[in-house]
Amino acid sequence: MLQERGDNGVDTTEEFFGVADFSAYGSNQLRFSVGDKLLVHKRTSSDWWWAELRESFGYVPSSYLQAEAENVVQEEDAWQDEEYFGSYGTLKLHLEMLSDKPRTEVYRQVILTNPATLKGKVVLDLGCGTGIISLFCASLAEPAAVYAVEASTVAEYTTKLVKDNGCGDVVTVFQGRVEELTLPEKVDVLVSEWMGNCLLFEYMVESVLHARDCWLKEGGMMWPSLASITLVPCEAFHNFSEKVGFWENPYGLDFSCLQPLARKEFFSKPKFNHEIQPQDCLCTPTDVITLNMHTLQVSDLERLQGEFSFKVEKAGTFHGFTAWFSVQFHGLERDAAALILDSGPHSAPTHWKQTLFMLDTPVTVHPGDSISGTVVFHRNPVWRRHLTITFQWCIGGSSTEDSIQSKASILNGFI
Ligand SMILES: NC(=[NH2+])NCCC[C@H]1O[C@@H](n2cnc3c(N)ncnc32)[C@H](O)[C@@H]1O
Repeated sequence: MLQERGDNGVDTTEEFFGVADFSAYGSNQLRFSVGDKLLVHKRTSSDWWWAELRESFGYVPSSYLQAEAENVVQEEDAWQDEEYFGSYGTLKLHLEMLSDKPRTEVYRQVILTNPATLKGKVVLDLGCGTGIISLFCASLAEPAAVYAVEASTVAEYTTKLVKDNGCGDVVTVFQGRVEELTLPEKVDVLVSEWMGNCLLFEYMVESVLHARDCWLKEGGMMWPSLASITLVPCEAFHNFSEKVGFWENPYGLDFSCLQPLARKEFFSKPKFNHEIQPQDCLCTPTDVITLNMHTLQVSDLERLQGEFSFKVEKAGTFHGFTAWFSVQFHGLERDAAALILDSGPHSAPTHWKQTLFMLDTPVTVHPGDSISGTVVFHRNPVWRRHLTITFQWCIGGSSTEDSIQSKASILNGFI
């Protein structure tokens, strides 16, 4: 969370170099270009530092800086592939995903309700993991072939799982990154479960788009077909009291001087695995970003911006924004309705849960108030699986008795 005023960060002056261009989103951030030499006066939080460049001052993201002028992050390190694919080489994440029934069941339903789409067709299952979607295809429909692509070492077991389930004549497992593989032919359907926290985190979606451009036939089907990010202003009393309220008087002692530090430490990053309740929503949730998987381009992923204009529907405390995603699977069958996987609070819970972005200071709101602004999903130009999410908003008061000051604030959730 950004502090407008001075704070109790350690006061130092250190020299750093920009490793990428940073375009500031608001008056309290400092724009710079790759290679610029900045003076860092305060490391006000792990993610945001107070810096100077050519007599201008402002906050800069620490992940865009490095101490030396050379050895910029190498391309392969930027994707952190060893750590990323290493994490999928053990069963932990696969157990979590397979145990997520709403997630796994929707892919089974897509296969079950579109048998004709798959009959005699060729399917690419990208990031197949243990191969569950490929096994659904081969056992619930009659595709001509399924190419199951998996970069992690779990692929060694996937080959055996395919054989043990009698699907070896239809499913072929390829171990490797899809960007580096040559498949036997182009495919009619590209199916993948690529969604990360806030939809985009991990940016596996880039691999899906490369595979689409390389291997999907003209007019082929993308499953999911559409992906949306949904946002809602919300209450989060429990989180606020657990992280900041706690310091008011633990064991009857006054620890309140630690509350500014607590806000900075706990609210400067998004809270993954948040479980928002429907009654926490102050407004009607709204899709702020929608991606068409047949037309989306990799370059579009650098910066995605959404606008919002919420109307407060109940008196309460605006603690922050909660975000989640939903994806749609369009069918080719006549009247086949699109199937939807929604990770929001009004659907069956999934392992993604939701993501909470806490304000530094909660705001009392009243029915009829407006919360309008923009949200920017800005891909980290250095660490390619990460992103910055920046909100700018203002609150328009409707109540006459206490005219709410309208204000624009910036909130960066560094993932
Ligand atoms: N929903 C998600 N957030 N993650 C679940 C799917 C991720 C699976 O795809 C694999 N995977 C990710 N990227 C790639 C790639 N470019 N090529 C092959 N497999 C991949 C990864 O190893 C893992 O098994």
